[in-house]
Amino acid sequence: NDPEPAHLSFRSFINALRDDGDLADIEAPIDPNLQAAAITRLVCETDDKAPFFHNIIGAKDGLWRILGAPGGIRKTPGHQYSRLARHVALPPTASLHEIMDKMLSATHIPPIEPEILATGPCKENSIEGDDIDLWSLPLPQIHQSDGGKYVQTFGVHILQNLDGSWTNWSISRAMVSDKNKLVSLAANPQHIRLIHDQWAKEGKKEIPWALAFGVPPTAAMAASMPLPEGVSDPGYVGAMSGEAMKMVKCDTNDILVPANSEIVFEGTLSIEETAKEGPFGEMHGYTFPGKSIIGNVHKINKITYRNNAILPISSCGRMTDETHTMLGVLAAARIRQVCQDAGLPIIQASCPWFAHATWTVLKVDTTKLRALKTSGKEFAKKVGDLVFNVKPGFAMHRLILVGEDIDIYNDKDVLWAFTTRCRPNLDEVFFEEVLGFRLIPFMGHGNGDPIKGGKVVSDALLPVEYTTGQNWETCNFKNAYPKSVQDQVLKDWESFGFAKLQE
Ligand SMILES: Cc1cc2c3c(c1C)C(C)(C)C[C@@H](O)N3c1c(nc(O)[nH]c1=O)N2C[C@H](O)[C@H](O)[C@H](O)COP(=O)(O)O
Ligand SMILES: [K+]
Repeated sequence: NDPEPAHLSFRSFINALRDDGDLADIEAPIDPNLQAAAITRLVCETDDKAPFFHNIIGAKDGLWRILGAPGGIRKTPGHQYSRLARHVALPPTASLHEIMDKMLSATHIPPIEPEILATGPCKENSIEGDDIDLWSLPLPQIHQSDGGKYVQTFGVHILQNLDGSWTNWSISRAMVSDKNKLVSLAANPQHIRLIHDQWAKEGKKEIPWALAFGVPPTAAMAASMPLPEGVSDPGYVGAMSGEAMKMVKCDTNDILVPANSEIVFEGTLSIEETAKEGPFGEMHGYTFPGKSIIGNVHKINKITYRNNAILPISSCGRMTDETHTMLGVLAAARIRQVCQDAGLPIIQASCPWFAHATWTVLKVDTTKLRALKTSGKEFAKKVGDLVFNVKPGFAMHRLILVGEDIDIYNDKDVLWAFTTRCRPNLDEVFFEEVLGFRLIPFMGHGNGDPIKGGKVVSDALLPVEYTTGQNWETCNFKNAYPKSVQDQVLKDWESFGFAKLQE
């Protein structure tokens, strides 16, 4: 057991899940080829406990056990987001808004730089150079039609810009392409691509790189979040958790990795060497068999790992997995921040699972909105011009604007507002010149330009909300009856034979 708390140690995090009754310890022998990911996939589709596979067939010398669905949600009322909450030292009852607030909490405070230790648990074992043979490891096959073994679905890529002034952490998929090589997807505008191109412009051939699996959960959350360019993740996470991240230096390069990482791949990201990458069952719920693209090659020079190391995996696809609860939610969090930094009256942002991280819902402070003396068309255009031209908005293709009476973390509320307050076309502003997200099937496999346009701001604020404020009474139990009548109904409810009401 680690001395650090759950948000700063992957093993403590797993123990916290077990204490929450949110972990399934599986001792039965499990095949890393499809079986582990299939169990994880069904966990994601039924909001069940995180599966911890202690007995992976083919595991040897401590490589490896597998934890699935690290960022999944639960069906336990009031505890739906406890797995995410444990990532950021919040109580298991935390709301999505509180989790997003916590992830944004270091936006305008100085970083706390990491503490560099001489060694750490991630150095307990190692494999070097020619002894590295990824094919001999129990590599997970996540989906049957994936183009390869995606060993990397929840590790953190670590790279620095040329002068080392910026350390970037990010999660992006990578599959094994050779005994000591991975090939990854990191397209524009992701920071891996930006840093890669910076080094390429200087004529460099390769970039020092590390991929750390089973990092402190707060680090995994930051890696999944589109922080501003130049903001180093280690310092940001330090500021967020109020203490310096404990790091160690890689043995074969100067990259720093979390000292208690489960597994570390040390090596280089090639500037020129590419390989076929994909297909991969992705966040929108589709695999297009046989369709591969070109990815960047990472060469592994050394692997270091803890005793009985644990490989985290994300079996992504249809809702709900880490590509919705972390990728989507944290992009929405940053979109809220970007709007607020630009002085727009946006008070909350959400990324509803059913939209598979292609929608962001923005709750507007309509009192401030009315002071702007603006129109729906004008405001929607202003929001879209901002959000669709910054990195956090890259993956989002629809923004929905709603007023204060909507709980944007409640799907029924969002759909009620969208379907009844936004007149198709007239209340929508379309954006065809902005960067589009190829991975969404209507883009990459659709009718138009796969990487440009296809975005919209849907204004689900009625005109009256721009001028004098809501002028309707919501026709539901809570708003269409006097309190005295509601109280009487609730008092009699169960005695009349109706089921106990959920809070
Ligand atoms: C949490 C999480 C995030 C991502 C991914 C996954 C998970 C679990 C995979 C399961 C591996 C699926 C894959 O689609 N994936 C992924 C990805 N971004 C990419 O460019 N490429 C990817 O293959 N992100 C999103 C990025 O992590 C965020 O956009 C982050 O903001 C990037 O960091 P930065 O460039 O903003 O610094
Ligand atoms: K990041």
